[in-house]
Amino acid sequence: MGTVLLHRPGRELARLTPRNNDSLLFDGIPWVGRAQEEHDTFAAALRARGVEVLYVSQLLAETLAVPEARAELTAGVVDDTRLGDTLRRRVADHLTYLDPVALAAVLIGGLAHDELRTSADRPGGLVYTLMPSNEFVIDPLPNLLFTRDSSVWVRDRAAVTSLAMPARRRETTLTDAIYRYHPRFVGTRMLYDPALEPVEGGDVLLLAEGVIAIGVGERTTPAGAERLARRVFGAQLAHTILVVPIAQERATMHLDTIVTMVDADAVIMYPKYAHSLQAYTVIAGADGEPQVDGPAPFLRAAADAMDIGTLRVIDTGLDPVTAEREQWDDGNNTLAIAPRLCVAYERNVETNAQLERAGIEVIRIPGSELGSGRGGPRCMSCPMLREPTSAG
Ligand SMILES: NC(=[NH2+])NCCC[C@H](N)C(=O)O
Repeated sequence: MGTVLLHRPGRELARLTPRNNDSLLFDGIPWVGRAQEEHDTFAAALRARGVEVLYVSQLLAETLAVPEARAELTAGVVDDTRLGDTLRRRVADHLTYLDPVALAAVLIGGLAHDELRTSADRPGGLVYTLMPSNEFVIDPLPNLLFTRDSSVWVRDRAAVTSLAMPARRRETTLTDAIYRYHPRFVGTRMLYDPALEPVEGGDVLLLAEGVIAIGVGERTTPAGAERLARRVFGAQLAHTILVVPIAQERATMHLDTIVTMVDADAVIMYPKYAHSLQAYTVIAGADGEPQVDGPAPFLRAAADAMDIGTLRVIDTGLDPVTAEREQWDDGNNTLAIAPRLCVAYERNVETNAQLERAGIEVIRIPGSELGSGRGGPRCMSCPMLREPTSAG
């Protein structure tokens, strides 16, 4: 793995309260300082293995130095019907005075009611006056931590996804701007965009060269999977796409919460679903139309598409109760950085032991605070395949 995009959590996590954590998709109130330490350990583990780590905040600040990007992203947040004209003008004016680093911090961390100064000659109007002081003029993005979901790279193409949950939608305006305006990524060919049907990166697994699995459930819709299949086939990036229906539940919000690759022919997988999961095999028909076949058992369909005899399955946990606990705590959400080498949360003791028994090396990281957002090492990373733009 060459380069990975991470987001070190910051002020946006400090916005979480028992009142808003559900709608902001967190199951608890993380201790921010400890979450940052855990995240730093994660980044250090990747660097120690030769992975280049890029941070969203830094790329975003550099992107905001480009005037068009700044104008577009600022317009994106003020163009919110909740604000009304007076408050919109006031917010736009407030943002004008921020340098790129401070503006990036607001776009990610949000702007609370009390952080906006108003006065007789800088009025907030009716909307600001009636807004409870614990509300946000600009919503924070605590789930930006899970960089996997807002973009996916397939070879040298970046797919900026279309996020299903209102609390996350604005994440993609940031990733999209980074890819289109940051000097390192200018010229990147784009595969998907946020105006299209819902697709989230946690549902997209690259099983092998030319073979992609797409989970459809709480987040990615069948229409999203079909659209991505069209785009992928159109760009000749894969020959087979496996569309995998998953339960529409919080515990299985993305396909990567129940199965991830740990070797060229092995997955770690939640046993409760391992043998019941089905897949529809989609290939490009002669007329370019996606052609659908199946369903067939996922493991069979995957092995066939990958052209291997069997896809080996390593089970989560030991017994059903441990497996259920460790699946919930992202035991399956490992990040493979090389064949038979993955990063996993240390707390999933039994699942990690299973991986090691199967010959997979496990780099353990702490994640008790990070995990309160329901995401593990895979969700917290977006591998970027593109080399720095060279002339031409
Ligand atoms: N690829 C993943 N499994 N991402 C996990 C995302 C967790 C996030 N709190 C959400 O609910 O959207």
